[in-house]
Amino acid sequence: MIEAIGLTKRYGEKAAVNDLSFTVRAGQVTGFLGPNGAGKSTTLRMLLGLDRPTSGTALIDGRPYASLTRPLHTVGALLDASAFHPGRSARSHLRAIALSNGIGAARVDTVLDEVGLSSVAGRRAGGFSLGMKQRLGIAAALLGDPQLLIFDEPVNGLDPEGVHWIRTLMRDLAARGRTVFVSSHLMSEMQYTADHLVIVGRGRLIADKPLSDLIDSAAGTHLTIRTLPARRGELAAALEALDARVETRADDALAVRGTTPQEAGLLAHHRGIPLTELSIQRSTLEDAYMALTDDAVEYRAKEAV
Ligand SMILES: Nc1ncnc2c1ncn2[C@@H]1O[C@H](COP(=O)(O)OP(=O)(O)OP(=O)(O)O)[C@@H](O)[C@H]1O
Repeated sequence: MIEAIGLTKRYGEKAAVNDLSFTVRAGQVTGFLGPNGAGKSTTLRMLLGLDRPTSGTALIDGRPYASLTRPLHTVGALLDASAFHPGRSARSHLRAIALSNGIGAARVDTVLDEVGLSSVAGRRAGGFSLGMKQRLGIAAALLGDPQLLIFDEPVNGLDPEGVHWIRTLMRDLAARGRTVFVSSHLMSEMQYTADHLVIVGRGRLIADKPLSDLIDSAAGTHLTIRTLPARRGELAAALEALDARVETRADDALAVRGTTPQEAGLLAHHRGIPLTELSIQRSTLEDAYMALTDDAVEYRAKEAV
């Protein structure tokens, strides 16, 4: 389990992270989302003991990172994919980390294989493509076979094959009961990977909920209901009597908010009103995210007038 409790980080007057509290649970992928500058990297750095909170607490398995006895066996992290000596080979880079953490050389070959770098393990890592560097960073995170994994923007700059690979890896890790916490500024990316989302804006918590709840609660989600023209007014009035909000669209369908398909379907059935369509129009995740983070975007290109 990963926990932030009232986590705050100030740089002078500016609060990069402001009283942030959330919990990341095992067996699922939790996306950590927010616009650029929202405080995601700063939060991850505090969780990993690389930055000291101004106030509040960051816990890994109930303890501050600094007090973990075998950190690499507890939590693996990918923060900066180019954090290695460019002259070293992938294998010697991983062996150095393994050695200083009491991990055997055989494990290095296992993780190289797991991330698909076995065939280039002897090559200078400085000459690696961005995708290969990301894989090497992930191999380092997996070395200690940790229960918790933290990835900061792991798909940035990757080609579609690399993106697909990382998504699959994260889903597999979660399916094996691991805790996976992954940051991104792209909602569209998280919709394929995350089960749960922690969303931040300007250093503050905006939402902490399952992905499906987030879509369902988005303002754009509504029912489209069609009936015979002669019964439309009666159906609209009956739905309104249930406190649903009903609009008649230009194509004569009813756009209905504030009720469920079950409720609307049963109501029509009890009144003997035939329905020719009853469907849910879900807002996209992108819509939900944009609506939530609208006020929280710090640096935005001026809209064209
Ligand atoms: N060392 C620092 N000194 C001063 N300000 C900083 C420092 N590190 C981060 N900040 C500021 O804190 C805020 C949060 O930055 P952070 O990098 O955590 O955001 P982020 O959500 O990870 O953004 P991105 O998606 O762009 O990586 C930003 O406004 C940033 O300029």
